[in-house]
Amino acid sequence: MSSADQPAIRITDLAKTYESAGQRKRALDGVTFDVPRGQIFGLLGPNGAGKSTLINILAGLVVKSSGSAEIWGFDIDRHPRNAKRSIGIVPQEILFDPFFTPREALEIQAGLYGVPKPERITDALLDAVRLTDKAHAYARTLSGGMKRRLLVAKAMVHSPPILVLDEPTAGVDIELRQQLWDYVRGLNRQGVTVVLTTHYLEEAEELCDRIAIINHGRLIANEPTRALIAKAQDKAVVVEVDRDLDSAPGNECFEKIELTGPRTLEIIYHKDKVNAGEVLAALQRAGLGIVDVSTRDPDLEDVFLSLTREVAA
Ligand SMILES: Nc1ncnc2c1ncn2[C@@H]1O[C@H](COP(=O)(O)OP(=O)(O)OP(=O)(O)O)[C@@H](O)[C@H]1O
Repeated sequence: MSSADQPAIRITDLAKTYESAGQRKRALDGVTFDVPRGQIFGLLGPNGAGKSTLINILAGLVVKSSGSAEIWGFDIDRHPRNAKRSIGIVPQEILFDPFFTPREALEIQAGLYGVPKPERITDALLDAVRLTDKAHAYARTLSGGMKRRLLVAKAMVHSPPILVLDEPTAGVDIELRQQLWDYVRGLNRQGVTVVLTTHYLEEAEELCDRIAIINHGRLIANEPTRALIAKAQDKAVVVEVDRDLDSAPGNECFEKIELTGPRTLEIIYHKDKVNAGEVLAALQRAGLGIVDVSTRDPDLEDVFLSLTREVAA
């Protein structure tokens, strides 16, 4: 395999169990996937799914229990320095020394990575994240958005080929979010592989070439974005019926049916297999009178449901 064909990141059977105060928590359970070079790759999952654990293993901040990970062809155990130099990580939390200016923060970070002074790109980075006019301001005087942009710049001081953003837009306003994405897209056009974690399907849908979904420490999807979104074409309908029910009636046109109240049924159906009329007709054939109907758009949870159903089938 030539290096150009190698994945940017290769994760193989990665597992992590946290142990504290006699409690064991399996945060990652045999996760395997590649992040192809040159892509914007989304790692999605609900809170607690294991995304930060995975990113922190790559960053060298959490020690894995088993399995392996390679960053730009460097195994994180055998070549930790090269692996670390190949990746820039924008953490979830904003943590700075409040007394450093953005310029100083970037210079210090470049020093930590051993970037020689003539090779530093401090001014270009400040310009890229639009902080040139704040270069000499104390970090504590920056707005939340500016701090986040500074974090992105800090992750890029050593010009890594891979940039990882961990929940970059949590608590970020729409304008800043767009600016951040413009910058990330620009980096990607210049050849930087981008990995972002999020629990927003729309965000991943807008930006990512490929999306992997992690749930309860397991990988449940890893597909080009368009293919994954097609799976989100399940529809949900909530139906109020005319009497109390003990259980939900079954029908082959329902992907899933659930009794969510004494008279309320929530039904998931594939819109390319049946339409809402057929779903309601099936309920009427089961002898139920329909009092009210409402629909809701599918969300990430529905994608999870349809994916976990597939895994179980
Ligand atoms: N240091 C730790 N000790 C014990 N359990 C932990 C530790 N860190 C994480 N966990 C647990 O491991 C699981 C995965 O957590 P992780 O932070 O990786 O999830 P996440 O997908 O990043 O979620 P979030 O989006 O909320 O950050 C959770 O159940 C969490 O409570």
